[in-house]
Amino acid sequence: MKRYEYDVLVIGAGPGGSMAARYAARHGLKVLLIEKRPEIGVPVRCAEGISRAWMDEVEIEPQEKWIDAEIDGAKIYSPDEKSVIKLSAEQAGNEVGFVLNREYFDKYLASLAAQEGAEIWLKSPAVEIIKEDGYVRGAIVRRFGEKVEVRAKIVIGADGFESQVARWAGLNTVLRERDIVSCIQYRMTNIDIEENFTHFFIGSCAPGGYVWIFPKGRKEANVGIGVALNKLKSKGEVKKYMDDFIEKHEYLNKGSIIQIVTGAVSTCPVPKRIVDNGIMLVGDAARLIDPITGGGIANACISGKYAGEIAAKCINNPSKECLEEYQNKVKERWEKKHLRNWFVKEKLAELSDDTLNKLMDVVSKEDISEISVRAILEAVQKKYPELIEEFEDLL
Ligand SMILES: Cc1cc2nc3c(=O)[nH]c(=O)nc-3n(C[C@H](O)[C@H](O)[C@H](O)COP(=O)(O)OP(=O)(O)OC[C@H]3O[C@@H](n4cnc5c(N)ncnc54)[C@H](O)[C@@H]3O)c2cc1C
Repeated sequence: MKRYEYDVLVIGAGPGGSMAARYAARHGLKVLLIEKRPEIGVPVRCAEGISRAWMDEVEIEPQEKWIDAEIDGAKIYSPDEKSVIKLSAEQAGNEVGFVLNREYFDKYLASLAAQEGAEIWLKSPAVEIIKEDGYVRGAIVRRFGEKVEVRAKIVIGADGFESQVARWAGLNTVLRERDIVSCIQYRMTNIDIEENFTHFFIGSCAPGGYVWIFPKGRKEANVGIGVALNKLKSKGEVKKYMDDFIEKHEYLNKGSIIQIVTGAVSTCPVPKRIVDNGIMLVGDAARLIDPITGGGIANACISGKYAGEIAAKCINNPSKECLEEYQNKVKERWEKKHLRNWFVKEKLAELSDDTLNKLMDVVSKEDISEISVRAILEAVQKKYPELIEEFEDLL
């Protein structure tokens, strides 16, 4: 078997992997980024919505080529669609910004890694990891059908939601059914939607999740749905929810579907351990998706940066003790927020349409300058204290 040697092997060239490779290579490390698919960014399995707020932190300059639409705010619709909460970008905590073209965005991020000197192999899945003396020391990679051995001082698992690297390395990132949201999305064309807003629909139209419409410009949009797995009788039922929603909305049902995407997101707190001797997990592999929004691109990029930088610090001592600096940074940043959002998500999933309609009616009439869980709960408490008893810990 051919043998290759690197300082860092990054498995998966999504946003998390490309950023990890970029920052590790910037610090002078010899980095290999491998991707199982023949083309980076394809097929797209994402609604492509991101905010602007985090981009400076990871040194990404917005580029026309990968921005399909600029978004001014978000609209959240009650189950009966009588109440709409309209949020400006600021009120949404800068959670809105762009609808991407991820085909180009992911390639752009990989090009940033290449510019720093990272090598990239396509059509090269990792098929197992090499473990010796309690340390991960590389992976067996099938490169164009031929198995090769890639030795590395540090492996970064950036292989997404279905991460096998975590399992191979013995890191427990297993999800409960209720913390998995199963998704289906149609790229639709010839539809009439307000193009500078993203649109979210909650309630029984998408139990434990929501319906989204993210405009792509030119009368096109990503129209998708996520439903909590424990609320589905069969996996196929998520399509029925999507089709029912489209059927009920005239501005959608006249349109045509030009692409179908399926996938899943995690909606869980940050796992206990995402590092071990010689290994770190980033992005979706580390379950860093926000449990309420289902957004994970920003967190993948930021965690990738952290991992690349800490790989450089620990390259001569890749022990779990050294790599724990990465885990601590991740926890400092997201542990509290994801725990709170997970808790709110759990509660919201159990509310009836009737209750949600009442909540939304109150919130849509309040003048809330910044939408936060606390601001919403305080507004509701004034009119329906009994509805928020369970949330009082968060006030
Ligand atoms: C339907 C849907 C809609 C979404 N919408 C949004 C949204 O609007 N906004 C948002 O912020 N987030 C969204 N997300 C989440 C977002 O897509 C992810 O959080 C983000 O892609 C995470 O990046 P990543 O680099 O961790 O993983 P990924 O982007 O999944 O990249 C992992 C890469 O690893 C590769 N890989 C896997 N196994 C191997 C292997 N063994 N060897 C080599 N390569 C391998 C894969 O091919 C892939 O390229 C959505 C997710 C879904 C499913």
